[in-house]
Amino acid sequence: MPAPIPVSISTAIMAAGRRLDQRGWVPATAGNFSMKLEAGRIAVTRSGVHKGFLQPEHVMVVDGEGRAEDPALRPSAETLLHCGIYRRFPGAQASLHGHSVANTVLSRRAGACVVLEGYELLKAFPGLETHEARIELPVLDNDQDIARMQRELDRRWDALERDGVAVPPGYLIRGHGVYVWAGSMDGALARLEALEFMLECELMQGRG
Ligand SMILES: CSCCC(=O)C(=O)COP(=O)(O)O
Ligand SMILES: [Zn+2]
Repeated sequence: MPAPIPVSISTAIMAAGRRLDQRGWVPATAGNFSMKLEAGRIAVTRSGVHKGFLQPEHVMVVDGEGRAEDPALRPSAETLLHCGIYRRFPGAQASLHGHSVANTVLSRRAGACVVLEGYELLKAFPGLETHEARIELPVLDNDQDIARMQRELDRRWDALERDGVAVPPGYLIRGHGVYVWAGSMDGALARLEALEFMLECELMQGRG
């Protein structure tokens, strides 16, 4: 009998859903969230539910390959992207995906990345201690084949690492949304808010 999801984890995921919903970042049934559990297990939101009204039963468990512990439950359609984050970044404990207007519009306009520079809020990202910094947020083409999209993302991350560039803890999917992650749910929320703030600034300035 697998261990139940700790209440602290489902509570954090439900609270994240309410917070993103208040911001208008999870319209309809958009968005998905996850947190790492013990032994490679992952708590993730179920597919097709409104993320602003999550209940404990809307959070389920998958393994590192995205396989549901309870085969009667359908995990997020984008579960493999959460698995890809935890596989690559051992320090990641929480991962958030939202569909804001800013991330959707800017990712549609962008090339291979969105550049953010000169913002005080860049300091919300690891290793950046001054506004005189720059991040290049990868933009991936959207793909309904999530495994293929994750493979492309791994190629992009590999290339950054080969070039000695620190991989930013987030990326955009064109016309779709954003993923961010951190070592805690609070950390992931802070990064998402900082990122969305900067993307909104770019949008208002007519850039991107
Ligand atoms: C109506 S949103 C389309 C699917 C999506 O992009 C998303 O974020 C939500 O999918 P899920 O399966 O996690 O509910
Ligand atoms: Zn999505």
